[in-house]
Amino acid sequence: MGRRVVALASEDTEFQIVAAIDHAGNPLLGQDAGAVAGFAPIGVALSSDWPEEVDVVIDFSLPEALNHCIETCVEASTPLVVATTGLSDEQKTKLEAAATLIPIVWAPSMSLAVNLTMKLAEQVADTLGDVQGGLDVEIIERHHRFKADAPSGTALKFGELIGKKLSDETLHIHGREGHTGERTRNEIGYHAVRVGDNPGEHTIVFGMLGEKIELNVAASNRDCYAAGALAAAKWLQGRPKGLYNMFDVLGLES
Ligand SMILES: NC(=O)C1=CN([C@@H]2O[C@H](COP(=O)(O)OP(=O)(O)OC[C@H]3O[C@@H](n4cnc5c(N)ncnc54)[C@H](OP(=O)(O)O)[C@@H]3O)[C@@H](O)[C@H]2O)C=CC1
Ligand SMILES: O=C(O)C1=N[C@H](C(=O)O)C[C@H](O)C1
Repeated sequence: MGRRVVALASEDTEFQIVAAIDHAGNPLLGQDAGAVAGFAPIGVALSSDWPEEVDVVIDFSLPEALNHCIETCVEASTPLVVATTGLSDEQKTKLEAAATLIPIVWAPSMSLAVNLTMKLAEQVADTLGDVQGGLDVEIIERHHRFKADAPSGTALKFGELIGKKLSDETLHIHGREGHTGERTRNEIGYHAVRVGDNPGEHTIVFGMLGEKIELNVAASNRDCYAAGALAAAKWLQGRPKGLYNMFDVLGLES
């Protein structure tokens, strides 16, 4: 994702890339970030050193890299966009605490289409929650074979939003195997598929007795996430401290 963020930001005159950060052990350190991203050099070397002063930081990394990023941004009062998924509860708390000091956009998907589909899913759940015969919700996500976390942060967010509309006692069930018995009415099932270079696809199945609805949202490439993160970075400029999400950035009611 870092490569795509560098690629799109370098084509946007509103951005000046001042740093491209990776960990100290990365073999590409010292190489030009534009060249690493696959095009012309931009005069910024990939580095593990954080710059002194920046207007915004965009984080697509690993949960274990995020703590240092949060601490550095708080120390320098730098607005932060967090796209990394697979965070622990402790890290979510850390992020919330940091947002009392700096403005942060945090979202498991920066994609416009995904965030709009989340709103549609909420609407479906709201409308069908009490449907005659009951509503079964299953979330199937597909991603590339390199993905480190499962299910995706986006799938979990879909489940959280839908669960809130359905009941206070929604159970979140990850996969099924063996003699599972009949499906309970208050569960949401998650299924994580890992195949090839899939840039991300989510299908939300709302099953009833007699009919079903499926919401499907799929990326053709990863630029929807990079573009969303850059939009969030622009939106953060001049914002007061606080924890924001992509619904806020996109003007979709939270
Ligand atoms: N919110 C959204 O819209 C999206 C979120 N994501 C999430 O973003 C994250 C990154 O995804 P992706 O780019 O595919 O993953 P990659 O594994 O390709 O990239 C992660 C990068 O972080 C680097 N890294 C590791 N440790 C550190 C560190 N301590 N400091 C700085 N950088 C470090 C890795 O280096 P090295 O390879 O050398 O370990 C690697 O270059 C994932 O959590 C993914 O789920 C992805 C797409 C969209
Ligand atoms: O790792 C990815 O690729 C993606 N991760 C995010 C997630 O976990 O939801 C967003 C997107 O689906 C791509």
